[in-house]
Parts: sequence; C-alpha cells; structure tokens
Amino acid sequence: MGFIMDGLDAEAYDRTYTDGQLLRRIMHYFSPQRRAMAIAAGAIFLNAVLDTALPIFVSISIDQLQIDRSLSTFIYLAVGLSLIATLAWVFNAVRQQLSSRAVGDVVLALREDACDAVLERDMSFYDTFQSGKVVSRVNSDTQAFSQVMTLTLDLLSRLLLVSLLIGYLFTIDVKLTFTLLGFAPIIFLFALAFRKIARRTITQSRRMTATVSSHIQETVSGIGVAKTFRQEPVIYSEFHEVNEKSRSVNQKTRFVFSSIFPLMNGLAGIGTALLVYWGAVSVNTESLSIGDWFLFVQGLTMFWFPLTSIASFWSQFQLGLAAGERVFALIDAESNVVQNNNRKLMPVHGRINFKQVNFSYTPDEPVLGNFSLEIQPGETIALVGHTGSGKSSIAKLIARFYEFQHGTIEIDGVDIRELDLGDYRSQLGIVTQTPFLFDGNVRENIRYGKPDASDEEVQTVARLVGGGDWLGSLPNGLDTDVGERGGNLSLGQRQLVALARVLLQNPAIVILDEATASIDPLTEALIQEGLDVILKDRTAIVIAHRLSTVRHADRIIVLRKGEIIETGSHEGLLDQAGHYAELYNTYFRHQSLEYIESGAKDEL
Ligand SMILES: Nc1ncnc2c1ncn2[C@@H]1O[C@H](COP(=O)(O)OP(=O)(O)OP(=O)(O)O)[C@@H](O)[C@H]1O
Repeated sequence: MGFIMDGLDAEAYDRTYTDGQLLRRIMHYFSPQRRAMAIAAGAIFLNAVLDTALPIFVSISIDQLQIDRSLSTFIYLAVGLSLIATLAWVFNAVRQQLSSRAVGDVVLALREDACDAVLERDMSFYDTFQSGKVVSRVNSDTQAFSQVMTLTLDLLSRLLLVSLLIGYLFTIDVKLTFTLLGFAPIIFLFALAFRKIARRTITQSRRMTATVSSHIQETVSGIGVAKTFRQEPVIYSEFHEVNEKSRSVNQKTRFVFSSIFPLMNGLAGIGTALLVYWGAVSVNTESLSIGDWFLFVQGLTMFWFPLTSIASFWSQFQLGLAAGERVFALIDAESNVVQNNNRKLMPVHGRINFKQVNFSYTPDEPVLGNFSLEIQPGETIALVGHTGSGKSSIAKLIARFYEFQHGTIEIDGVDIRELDLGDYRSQLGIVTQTPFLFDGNVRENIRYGKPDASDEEVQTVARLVGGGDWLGSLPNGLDTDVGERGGNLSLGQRQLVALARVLLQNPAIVILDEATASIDPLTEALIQEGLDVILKDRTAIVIAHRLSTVRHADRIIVLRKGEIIETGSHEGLLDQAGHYAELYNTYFRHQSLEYIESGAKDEL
C-alpha cells in the first residue's frame, strides 16, 4: 500500500493498538450499558431463532401440503407463519432500539473523553498539532466509530442466524451442508487478507479528510490577513493541492473497496450453482424432500448474504477500529505539563520564584538558561526586551502552559508542579494582546471570569474599568453582541472587556501582555485607568509595550536572549545608560510627553 501511504504522515502522538487492546477499550465503554446490551443480546438471539424458524416452517409446510391440502392445514400454516414473522419483527425492533441507544451513549462518553483530552493537552500540543485535525478526531472519527458499532451488532445477529441455520441443515443433509460450508474458509481467508489493506487505506483516507478540514479552518480563520496581502490565489492553489491529494487517496480507497464485491459475488455464484445441482440430484434420488431442497436453496441466500457481507462489514469494522484508534490516541496523548500533586494554596499571596530554570520549546533552541527571578507579592514587574528575548515565555511558564526542563518555579514557596492546576489558574488572570472574546454579548464575556457572578457584579466591574465611560460607546451597553471572536468590537473595547473579565475573576496574580497596536488616546487612557485598578494589590507580570506601564512598574526586568541583563526602576536604568536606555531611545521614548511636545514645537 505504499502508493497510498506516500507523503502522508500520521501525527506524532498516533499509536498502533493491538486488536485486543482496542477491543478491551471498546468493551470498557460498553460496560455501563451492560443491562441494555444483555437484553439486546436476548432479543438478538430470539430474533435469530425466529428468522431461522421462518424458512424451516415454510419448508415443513411445503412437505405437509403435499400430503394434506385441507382448509384447516392452510389456516394452521398461515397463522403459524404470521406469528413467527410478527414475533421476529418485535424482537428485531427491541434489539434495534436498545442497541442504538447503547451505541449513542457509548459515543457520547467517547466524545466527552476526547473533549476532555483536548482541554487537558498543554499549549505545546497545539503548537505542534493543527487544531483542525484535532477537531476532526473529536467529530468525524467518533461518528465513524458509532456507525461501525451499529454495523457490528448487525453482523453479530446475522452470524447467529447463520449458525442456527447451519445447525439445522446438518440434521437434514450433512454432505450438502459441508458443500455449503466449504466456501466459508475461502471467503474468510480472502476477508482476512483484505483486512490489513482496508485498515491502512481507511486510516489514510481519514487523515486526508482531517488535513482538508484543517486547511479550510486555517484559511477561514486567517481570511482577513489573506485578503490584505491578496493571497487568495495562493490559498486557492494550496487548497487545490490538498484537495487533489485527498481525491487521489479517496479514489484509491474506493478502488480497493469496490474490487472486493465482484470477487465475493463470483465465489458465491459458484457455490450456488453447485448446491442447486446436488440438491436437485438428491431430490431426484428421493434422498431429499422437496421442502428440504427448498430450505437449502432458501438457506443459500441467507447463508451467502451474511458471509459475503462479512467482507464488507469487515472493512467497515476496520474503518471503525481505525477511527477508534485515532480517538484513543488523542485521549492517550501524553501531556508535557505534569502535576505531581494537587496542593491548594489558600489564599494565594502571589510570590513567584524562578530558580535556575532552563526552558526550551524545541530541544535544540534554548529560550531560558539558568534563569532566576523572584517576584514579591503585590509587586508589578515590567518585562522589557527585544522581540524573541523570552518575555512571553516567562509569562507562559508562570501560567503553566509549558513544561520547563530544569530548575524550579515556586508559587508562595510551593513548587508549581505540585499545585492543583485548576485551583492555581483560578487565581491567575491573563490578559493577552488581542483578547479572545467568545460569541455572545459583552455581559456574558465579562461573566466568563466568574460564571456565578450576578448582573450587579458584572456591572460594577464594567464601571470600575475606565470609569465605565466606554459602556456608552457600545450600541446596546453590556448587551452588545461581540460577534465571532469579538469582531464587532474595536481592539480597545475588546481589551476593556478582557480587563473587566479579569477584575471580576479577582485573581492574586495578573499576567498582562500589553497590546502593541496603537489605539485612540481616549481608549488608551481608559485602559490605563482600568489597569491601575487591576494591578493594584496584586502580583503583576506585564509584558510592557507602553512607557506609562514601564514607568509605573515597581521593577523593570530587562531581558536579552533569555537572560536578565539589567533590573531596576525607570530612572535608575536610564542612568545606567545600558540596554534599557537604548530600548528607551529606540522604542519607548517616542511615547513620552516630552518627546511629543518637542515634536510639536519642531513642527511649529
Ligand atoms: N511556541 C513556540 N514554539 C517554538 N519556539 C517558540 C515558541 N514561542 C516562542 N518561541 C521562541 O522562543 C523565543 C522566545 O520567544 P518569546 O515569545 O518568549 O519572546 P518575546 O520576548 O515574548 O517576543 P515578543 O516581544 O516578540 O513577543 C524566540 O526565539 C521564539 O522564536
């Protein structure tokens, strides 16, 4: 299958489970459905018995009618047949109902586990693996898994029916039954050979589907940038390429699957011809009754149909296993961020201590080396430095988004790896450069910081941020719809919502990545007011881009290539005439009032 697999790689966290492991895993999901499945199994059995009884009853009727053609016999046979058919239908309906409910519940549990895993994975996972592909596992693969579970239950009931029928046929004519069975191993061997190819082909096809949806998702997310840079033709041609690859993989998949049925039908045809011939010879020599011959001919359809469809079921089964394997791999993917304990800090004071920390995203590119920094409770730290100097990385380590490789980070004297992450993060407020808002209104987005907050609490914090003046600029105040990702609000308004959200959360530690984008002076003043409220009495780590924040910070940490090269106050650092002074002159100075005023004077 090299021609199909070429150039299409699995994700690094994919793994191959043995059939036994997969089966155990699936059984584990079915175990809460034990009762329903036991009743369904009973219904499957009774349905199979009745479905087998139906042709046997017809065969007996044929022989009976040759001897006795009275009205009472007709009535007796007709009532008997109707009764068997009705009961078979009832049991079939019961098993369909119960098994589809059980499968639905299993898929629900599987999706929940997959969703849990998605939420559990740390940020390094999402750096490496595209979110679109992850979504496809949670959505499409669980769907494929559910379809195959239903098919498997169908297959089991058909196999039971075939076994019962064969058992009965043996009592009639052993030689004919063996002839019938003689083809089974050939078909099974064929199906087994097909099994391996099918599984790989289907896995490949699903991967391709995930790649296409991931590509579409990325394109749509970045549509604004694409339009600005007039990249539509490039995007189109990239998409065309992915789509072409997907088409070719799917075409090969279809080819593999479509060739199986003609081969199966050919084998079945030969079997049918042989049995019809030998059956007719036996009737001729009177070693078989006409009713029994009918039963064999009738049995052929009942026998061959499930057998030939086992091959197709098998491929479907492979589809489900491949999909299940992908979902389980997502669930089992190991996090880099590992907590050794679940200690809760009550209350969090906000002392943060980096002790000789080494950190890198990729093994060969160190970002922080032997990094030490102690931040006191309530202190505001401004991290400054050129791009790539490691400011965001320090903030991400405090937020425990990534695992560091060496040293310790302590929060209030406790190793960060020992904390209950949920509890710790509830004490951590994060405002990113471009705050992410969820589709909904402003009120709901602020309440995200404390889901049980009352309307009054939301209103209070909204008013505290920037004196509440910004609410007047929203068309419907707190009820204004923010649109997808907050697209209906200006960047400044989004930041104010994010600040109000953190204020409502009331965390002990705040991480603030200041926006570099310039916003109008009025909004900037409102944001500054909001920041004053938020940073007061909390430990704050600010990735500073505004001169006003740097000036107000208790301590400025100047970074270069992951190392602290200077530390102190704004004035003290300027006096040192080192890296900070250089940064100030190239970056911060133009924001100073003196600079703006001198510029204004020059213009005059
Ligand atoms: N997710 C990531 N995967 C791999 N390398 C990364 C990742 N994020 C950052 N880096 C690298 O780590 C180094 C430090 O990046 P970091 O984002 O901490 O710098 P920064 O000072 O915050 O920069 P900026 O001011 O541009 O945000 C850079 O060399 C960067 O390329």
